[in-house]
Amino acid sequence: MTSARKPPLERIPPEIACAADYEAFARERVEEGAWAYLDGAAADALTHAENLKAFARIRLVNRVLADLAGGHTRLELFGCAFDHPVMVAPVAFQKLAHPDGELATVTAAGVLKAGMVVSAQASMDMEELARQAAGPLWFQLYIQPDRDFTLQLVRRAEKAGYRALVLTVDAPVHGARNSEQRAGFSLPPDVEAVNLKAMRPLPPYMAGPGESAVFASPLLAAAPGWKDLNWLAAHTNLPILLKGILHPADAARAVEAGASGIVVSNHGGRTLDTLPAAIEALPGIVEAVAGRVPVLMDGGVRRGTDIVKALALGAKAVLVGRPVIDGLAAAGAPGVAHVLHMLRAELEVAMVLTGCRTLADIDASILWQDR
Ligand SMILES: Cc1cc2nc3c(=O)[nH]c(=O)nc-3n(C[C@H](O)[C@H](O)[C@H](O)COP(=O)(O)O)c2cc1C
Ligand SMILES: CC(C)CC(=O)C(=O)O
Repeated sequence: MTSARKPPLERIPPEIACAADYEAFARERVEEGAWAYLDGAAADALTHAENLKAFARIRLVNRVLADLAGGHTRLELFGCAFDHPVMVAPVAFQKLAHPDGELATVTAAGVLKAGMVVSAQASMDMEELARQAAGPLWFQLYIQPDRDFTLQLVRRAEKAGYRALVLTVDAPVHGARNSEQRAGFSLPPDVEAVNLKAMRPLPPYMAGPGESAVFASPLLAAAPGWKDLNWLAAHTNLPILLKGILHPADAARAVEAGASGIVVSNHGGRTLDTLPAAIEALPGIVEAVAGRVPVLMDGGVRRGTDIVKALALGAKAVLVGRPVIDGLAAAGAPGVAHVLHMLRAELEVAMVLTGCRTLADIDASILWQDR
């Protein structure tokens, strides 16, 4: 692995004109193995690429001379007021990107009035992050093999003032992270999932030749099922969003089992490669949910136009993963703030040019393909 990377930017150069421009600046500031983790996707990264391409395939149609006086991008979700529908997706181990880690991201999200989901695998203390937050935070949870420990995490999130739980359900096992393997990535000693430190580790498991590597592993034996959603819902008053839903039948079942919201997501293409683009799965989920709970989405959101497309297809808000991490790696908190600012500004431009005064005005009529 190589080190001696460039230091974070001290000022944002004019060449950075959109969120995706941060990627090149981030790449040269992150150690090679960490970059393979932060930017990587499963196997051949086909789903990750598809997340971006699917947005590009959708066409908008502009509307002219609309009355846009008093326009805004405000919304409310689960009792949280947001100025705009661009949220920070849960991303683990942010100290790999920048020494200020999640604290920088929380600070920037607060300044930009963006919602943020803190990963269960954050590299900084979840209570400290909550103390520094200037806006509502949600906590992302995996149901851990140790259910008592999972409940302790929920209690900590409640006590610290997190306003919702985002239960990630699409990663009971690790995807094929080939790029991490090739780069020889492992976590450096100063980066760890600090909030999970007290968890009882599973016994080590190494499949012998001819033995099942996955089905026989203790991780899979302890993987959560639908009954665990009922169990979790019975143990907390926080709204629970299920993240990682792509199949309409799963969305319908999630609502019936007590989910308060759905995040349509393929985990940024990091779990099962060749899953469809999240934006392509969105309409089927929206139809299955039929307005019973809010539907959010993530995966491939890089432009304000992507955001209006997602909202036009029924999402209430979008979450953004890699661009935020690129901003963090390139320039710390100001980089994250800049990414969020550009996305919001582009969203507003796209709304004006499609004749939408508020988020409620954004519907399928602004999509060329559906006309
Ligand atoms: C480096 C990295 C770490 C991630 N860690 C988590 C995590 O801890 N929990 C989770 O639910 N999703 C995690 N995700 C997935 C994101 O929440 C999100 O679904 C995805 O990044 C969205 O796609 P995008 O990167 O194209 O915006 C991670 C994504 C990345 C890139
Ligand atoms: C530690 C990982 C499971 C976090 C994650 O969700 C990811 O890297 O995509």
